[in-house]
Amino acid sequence: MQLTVCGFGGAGGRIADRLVAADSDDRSFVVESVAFDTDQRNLSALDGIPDEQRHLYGVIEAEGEGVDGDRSVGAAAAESAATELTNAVDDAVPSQTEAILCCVGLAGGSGATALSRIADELSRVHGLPVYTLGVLPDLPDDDTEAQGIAKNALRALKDLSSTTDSVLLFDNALWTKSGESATDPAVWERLNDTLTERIAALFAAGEGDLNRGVAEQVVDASEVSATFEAGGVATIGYASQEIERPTESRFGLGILETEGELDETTAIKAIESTSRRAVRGKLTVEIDLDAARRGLLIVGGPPEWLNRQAVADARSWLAQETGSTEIRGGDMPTPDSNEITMIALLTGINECPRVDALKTVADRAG
Ligand SMILES: Nc1nc2c(ncn2[C@@H]2O[C@H](COP(=O)(O)OP(=O)(O)OP(=O)(O)O)[C@@H](O)[C@H]2O)c(=O)[nH]1
Repeated sequence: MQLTVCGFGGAGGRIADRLVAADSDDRSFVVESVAFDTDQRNLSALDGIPDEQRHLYGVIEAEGEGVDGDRSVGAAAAESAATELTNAVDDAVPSQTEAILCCVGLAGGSGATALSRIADELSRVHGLPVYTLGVLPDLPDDDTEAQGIAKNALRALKDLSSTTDSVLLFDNALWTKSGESATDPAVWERLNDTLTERIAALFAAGEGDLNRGVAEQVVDASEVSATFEAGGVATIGYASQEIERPTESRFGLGILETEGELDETTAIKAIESTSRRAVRGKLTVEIDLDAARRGLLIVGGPPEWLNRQAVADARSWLAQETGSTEIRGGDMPTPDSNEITMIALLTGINECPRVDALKTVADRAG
């Protein structure tokens, strides 16, 4: 799917920047990128987003140094720069864009308020789906601070659930190891790698020449957008498994090795176990599987390993686990790779335990 990727605020800009870096010539999915922040230091540290696409706004309100989690100052900055922000995205959206992906840290004061301010306008002007990629915060030990952060995130989630087409969540708390702090830039880097690996795999799946003529059911952008059309919260599961491609040596000397015949059972088992690990392993945000109304399962690997029956069985299994009748599927052929990959996108989720936990903390503030 061809995306214009927008980063809002510190986390959003860094994640958008990592997505640009993850974009490969073989399967390019980023057509354009743009970043907005009230903090000049964040914009200057970006690498892949071109200089002319990095926009500092709210200089009067934030003095170029961010708003330190204060949503009312962030909202004032976004309000006074609303036209400038909308025009900057308008200029950045080329005609081949199929969706606008907006990355943001939900607990911040700048990014989430700016995106909420212009999201409606973006979808109205471009007639394209607008997806939020939102980061849920890890909470500090200090209760008062934690309450403020939880409240910010919930407010942003509420706003963006109504102004954008779907909110794909990534939970910092779930992916932070014990003893690590989710305010440590080194930890952010690792979290952003984990997140972008999954996002890039999803949106790059149907792109590029590698797909042509090799797979029967190559996933395309319409499958991805139909899955997101369920709205609500979305989450991604991902797993990969190394495979040993059978080889035969001609003349029995091991000198001329050629591809041998693949045992069907081996391929079936690889698809079965990878799909189970993708869905039952750590998702970007944890959910009860039966809360998902739609799903998309994308199987990657060498074409001869993408066993039709096994792929169909994996979809039926996911339909059973979720209780959903709307599980789509598709292939992502990777002729030269030595692994099977599985991406599970689950959407239309209205119940999420982590969001409930944030509500409990926010409610303590009264
Ligand atoms: N995963 C991840 N989380 C981040 C990153 N940077 C910040 N966060 C978290 O995201 C939340 C929002 O932070 P920022 O994105 O810096 O906030 P902002 O929108 O720039 O707003 P202000 O800093 O208030 O001006 C916080 O809970 C951070 O802990 C990042 O690079 N990756």
